Amino acid sequence: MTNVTDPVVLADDSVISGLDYWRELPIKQQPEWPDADAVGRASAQIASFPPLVFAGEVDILRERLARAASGDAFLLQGGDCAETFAGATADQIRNRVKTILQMAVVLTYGASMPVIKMGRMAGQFAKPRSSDTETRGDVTLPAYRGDIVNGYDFTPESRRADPNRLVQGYHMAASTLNLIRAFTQGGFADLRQVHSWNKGFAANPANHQYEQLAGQIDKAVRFMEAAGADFDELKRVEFYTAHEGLLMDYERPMTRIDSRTGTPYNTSAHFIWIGERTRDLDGAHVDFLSRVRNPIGVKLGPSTTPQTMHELIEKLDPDREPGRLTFITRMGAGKIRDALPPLLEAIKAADANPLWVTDPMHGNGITTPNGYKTRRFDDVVDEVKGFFESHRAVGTHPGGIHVELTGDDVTECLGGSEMLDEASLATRYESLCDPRLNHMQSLELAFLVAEELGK
Ligand SMILES: O=C[C@H](O)[C@H](O)COP(=O)(O)O
Ligand SMILES: C=C(OP(=O)(O)O)C(=O)O
Repeated sequence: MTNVTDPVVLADDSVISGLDYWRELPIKQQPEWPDADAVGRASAQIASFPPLVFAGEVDILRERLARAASGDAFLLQGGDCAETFAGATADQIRNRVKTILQMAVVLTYGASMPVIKMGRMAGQFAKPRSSDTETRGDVTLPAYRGDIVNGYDFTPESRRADPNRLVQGYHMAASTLNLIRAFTQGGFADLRQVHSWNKGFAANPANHQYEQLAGQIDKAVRFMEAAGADFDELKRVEFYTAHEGLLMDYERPMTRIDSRTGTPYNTSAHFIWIGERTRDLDGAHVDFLSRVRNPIGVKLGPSTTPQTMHELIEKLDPDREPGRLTFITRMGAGKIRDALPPLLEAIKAADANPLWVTDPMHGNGITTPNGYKTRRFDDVVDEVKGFFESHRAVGTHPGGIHVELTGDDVTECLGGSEMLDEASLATRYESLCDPRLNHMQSLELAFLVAEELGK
């Protein structure tokens, strides 16, 4: 593992810390901050704040992910496309946590293996965009890049990148994480509450199916309790946080040297991924994240070649450390059955064992004639099936799923057993970026994945 203490000598013979070498490299998807000094002050302030996660937790997660890579556990990653500051409310956070807990129960029961629970939460505030600008009528403004950069309102003031948002982002992440920790450590996530997580959601077929499963779990738990089992361990569940490591003016100051080991950890989340748009081998993001100890994910789109995959492994996981590297494939339903198998064949012949996760959302975006960005639930399901089929055919482990979801009853993705159609998208479309599965669609997907895992 490259260490922060490894200095880098630049062309002019000056020497910098490896952790800052990214500053010398091409970088994509950063905002145009109008005031560089203000950004420097915001980053310095963030650097002085306490870490959000602890290095020891990150190490435990790496071990858990290593088990998933070997086929002995399954990773569930879910949450908003773009978290918003206004959405960091108790109700919305609780609904998302409940939805992830419910999905995890369905998966654990179906697959009979541990499920690692991870939220795209407490830091998923920055977004890469296809275009730097957005045009409405004859007005063109900077694109919305997430609440940690600028506002969504379509006015010049709102769309101007504001460094104060970096500091606000830290505080929003801290309060979200605080509530997540309270829910998952304070008894709310106790398996004996399996029924209560289903309460408060609109009745629908997936809820009903879940209720039946919860009944069976309840019965088993009561039987074991009567037989004298001690269920104190069930009171607390491990819940990890993740986001795209995109905005360097936030990620860099959140990276600290662990006092135990003297190595750098990005303390803004347990798991950080590099997006499809910023995974250039010689770019800033890959270099920076190659130097931190967190488990790292990389999104792989349909054009990824085995050669690129090998180079990413070499750069990000030179020591082939178990649990270090996760490939999150987002190929699209129509492409996954052609694009994924060659990568899996290549990995079988290599000396690496990354964790393979499917993101069935990002390759399946469409825009409706009435202007909504959406995804068809059937395409999401089809990509998940293609993921499992490909792994079964090659003999590798399908190790997890990565979805954009919310616990709220939004209408953003088409289909599902509620059969949401184009007209209903207007009813409750709340995402500020990409469409998320609603509570029911998320549960439905979990049942489907459990079925695939059970095969
Ligand atoms: O979430 C992913 C990306 O940020 C998103 O798909 C980009 O969307 P855009 O094409 O509207 O910019
Ligand atoms: C931008 C994202 O994905 P991708 O990099 O795969 O497009 C995301 O997951 O928010």
